[in-house]
Formats: sequence, structure tokens, C-alpha cells
Amino acid sequence: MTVNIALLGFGTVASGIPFLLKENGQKISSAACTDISISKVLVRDEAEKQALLAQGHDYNFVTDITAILTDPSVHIVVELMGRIEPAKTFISQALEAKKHVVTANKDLLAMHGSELLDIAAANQVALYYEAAVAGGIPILRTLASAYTSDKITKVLGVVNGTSNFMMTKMVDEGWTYDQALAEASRLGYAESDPTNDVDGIDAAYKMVILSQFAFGMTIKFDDVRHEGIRNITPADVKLAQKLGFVIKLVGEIVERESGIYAEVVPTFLPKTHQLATVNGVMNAVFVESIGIGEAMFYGPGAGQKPTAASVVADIIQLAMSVAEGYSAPPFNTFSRETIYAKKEDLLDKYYFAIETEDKSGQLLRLAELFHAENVSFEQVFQDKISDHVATIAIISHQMDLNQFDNLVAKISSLDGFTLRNTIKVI
Ligand SMILES: NC(=O)C1=CN([C@@H]2O[C@H](COP(=O)(O)OP(=O)(O)OC[C@H]3O[C@@H](n4cnc5c(N)ncnc54)[C@H](OP(=O)(O)O)[C@@H]3O)[C@@H](O)[C@H]2O)C=CC1
Ligand SMILES: N[C@@H](CC=O)C(=O)O
Ligand code: NA
Repeated sequence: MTVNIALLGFGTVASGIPFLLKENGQKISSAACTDISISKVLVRDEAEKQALLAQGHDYNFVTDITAILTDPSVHIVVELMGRIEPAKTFISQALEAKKHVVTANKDLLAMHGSELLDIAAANQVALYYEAAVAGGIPILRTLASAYTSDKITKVLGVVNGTSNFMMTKMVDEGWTYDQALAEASRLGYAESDPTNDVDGIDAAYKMVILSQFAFGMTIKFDDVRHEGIRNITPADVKLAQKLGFVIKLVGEIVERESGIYAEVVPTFLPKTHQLATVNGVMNAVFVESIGIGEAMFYGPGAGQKPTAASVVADIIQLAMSVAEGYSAPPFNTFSRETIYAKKEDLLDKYYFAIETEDKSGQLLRLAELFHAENVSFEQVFQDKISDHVATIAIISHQMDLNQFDNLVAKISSLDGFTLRNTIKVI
């Protein structure tokens, strides 16, 4: 038997699939208990079809999804177009046509995953998406299988390859923000609209998906506090280095007694923390649990071949179920009621960078403000910006999220002070 797959889109990731099917064909067929063949590829229009044929791609290119949906010989649909629509409609239609679906579309899964999984279940087919979180790292399947015996208490992740690549180039090699972004796009790491990469949105999508696999709870995207890398200045990086930290965009999900909480924020990581060594396009997911303890899963978070490898691994699992005639199990079965943590249960240290006039009494005003919130300073630094202006950098002791929000609001409205940045300190 041959299991037929149809690709929706033939961009960076999709065009990496033929390489693996060809170079690793024997192992793949043996693992799937069947041959796997790309029987149709949906492209945008006739011009793209002609261009791909001219480049030597010898596939059955189609420009209308109906050709795939109505073809009973297509067993698995692989969506690699990205964005919400028409991907959502096409995936829903494919599931309703009783075809299994593989996707890498974290935007769609974070916003509408539950709805799509319900459609899959109602039609007795499966929706797999290993590549949606940390491209080449087999993290979702690991959480869904190897962690069934364990209880996870915390997940930390550097899960956006583009922003991590950019930060690494900017810090280590002095590249500008624009140079770093252009190169991340050229290498196929960035989304077609890289806003989501640099503003922490892509990483927040991944936290939504990770919360389902690690904690069995579905945090809504809007409830994932997120901020990107745009506000980080060379001064922040310099101070971090001086104090033995590196700055990374880190996602965190924790379960406290009151419930679960997720955020993606720039973070001061001690240089000795395992995540501090994750550079370039590499990603890592650091998992704390009551059984295994601490474990870190490290690998490429983006790029054609790593991401295609995760996609093909999903295809193999589904192809095997087709070939062997059993129902493919759901990708994740861990599900509990979602209960959010109380803000007073969320304790962290923070770095505050505040600009103010360089004159007597300014630090005292800040000290009074922190004191009113019952938060104490751990370290304070002052740097001259010009003759009359200074940056005061404060690293606080632990405070809860209510205290942090109150401080941010109060400093922001304090006359003569500009809150330039806040960064979590681990
Ligand atoms: N690149 C990476 O490293 C990773 C990507 N992903 C995810 O994988 C998915 C694919 O990403 P990637 O390959 O990088 O994206 P690309 O933009 O390189 O590829 C998407 C392709 O789909 C085409 N497309 C879009 N809409 C349609 C449509 N309606 N009909 C037919 N074709 C269409 C696009 O055409 P056009 O160019 O004309 O718009 C483009 O060729 C995304 O969901 C992304 O988030 C996940 C992990 C890593
Ligand atoms: N644009 C994303 C791709 C993988 O999800 C990233 O940079 O991590
Ligand atoms: Na993955």
C-alpha cells in the first residue's frame, strides 16, 4: 500500500519534505509500514504552478483545494501555508472529509486549536502538530508520552528562533536590529510577517500549546502576558553582562497552588543557567517536574530541514495508522479544567531602567515609591546619559505580580521620571 499525502503550500517548510522522503525513504517506509507519496500540492495560482514546474518540481500541483478534499486517495493533508485563513477553513474541511491533518501552524492552533481538535474527534481522524512548538525539537510528543507518569510544575522556554538569533547577533557581533532581522528572514526562520517573532506573540502562541501538553490546561492567548525584544537597549545588555546575566526572550508557564500562569518576557538569566547557553536559532524547553526533576530539550527552533523533520515524523505516525487500519490516537490526551493562578502567588525579581534628571532627591523619590509597595531594592546602579540626565537601574527583591503592576503604573505616572524598561530576573 502507499499512503498519499497532499501538501497545502510549498514554501520554506513544505519544500523540505521531499528531501527527507527521498534521503531517508527506506527508514521512513519501514517505520510507517507503508510507502508515503506526495500525491498533490496546493499552490496559490497558475503562475506559482508554472514557476515551480519550471524549477523542476515534478508534482501534481493544484490551485483549488476541492481537488484534494474530494480525492478519496488522499489520506493525510499537510497544511504549511501559515496564518489563520484560509488555513482554518481548509483544515476543517479536510478533517470533515475524514482526512488526517498535520500542521506547523501555531497561530491557528493557539487561537482555534480546541475547535479543530473537536472537529477531528467528531470525524474520527487526528490532528498532529509537533513542528508548531520549537520547530525541530520533539517536545510535544515527549510531553504527551514520556511525561505521563510525572507532574510538571514549571516550563521555561526559549521558543522563538528568530528573536533569539537576532539577540545573539546583536549582542555577540554588534549587528543592528534591521541587519539581524533581514538575515533571520533570509534563512527562513522568521514568519512572513516577522512582527509576531519580535513582539513575543509567536512565543506566546507556543506557550498556549505547551500549557495543554505540560499542564493539561488551555490558557487563552489573551491571558498570556507577552512582550518582545524591541525595547531592549545596549545599556540593558551592558548592565546584564556586568552583573553576570544574559538577556533572552523567555516563555514561562508555572502551576502554583491557586492555578496556572504563562508569560513571555525579556528575562535576565544568570550566565550559569542552562537556558543562557541557548544561542542563535537554537531553542530549548526547560521542564521541572516532581519525578524527573529538571530536564532540558534543546535543538533548532526554526529552519527548513529541522521543521520538516518534525512534520514528517507526524506524517509517519498517521501513515502507520492508515496502513495498519487502526484509528490514530489523539496527539494529546491530558486535559483538566483551566484554573488561573492568583497574582499574589506569582513572585519574581525585576530590573527597572528609569531615566530622570540627575539631581539630588530623585533616588529617594523612587525609594519611597518602592517602599510604599513594600518592595525592597537588591541592587541600584546609576549611569550618566548626558550632563543632566541619568539612568537609574534597580534590581528588586522578589515581589508579586500585583506589586509589579502597581510599581509600573506608579513609576510611569511619576513626574520627571521615564520608565524605559522592565525585565524579569531569574
Ligand atoms: N519556517 C520555519 O522555520 C517554521 C515555520 N513554521 C510554521 O510552518 C508554516 C509554514 O511556514 P513557512 O514554510 O516558513 O512559510 P512560507 O511563507 O515560506 O510558506 C508558505 C507557503 O504557503 C503559500 N500559501 C499561502 N497561502 C496560500 C494559499 N491560500 N494557497 C496556496 N498556497 C498558499 C505561500 O505562498 P505566498 O508566498 O504566495 O504567500 C508560501 O509559498 C507556518 O505556519 C509557520 O508558522 C513552524 C516552525 C518553523
Ligand atoms: N518564526 C518561528 C518559526 C518557528 O516556529 C521562529 O523564529 O521560531
Ligand atoms: Na517540536
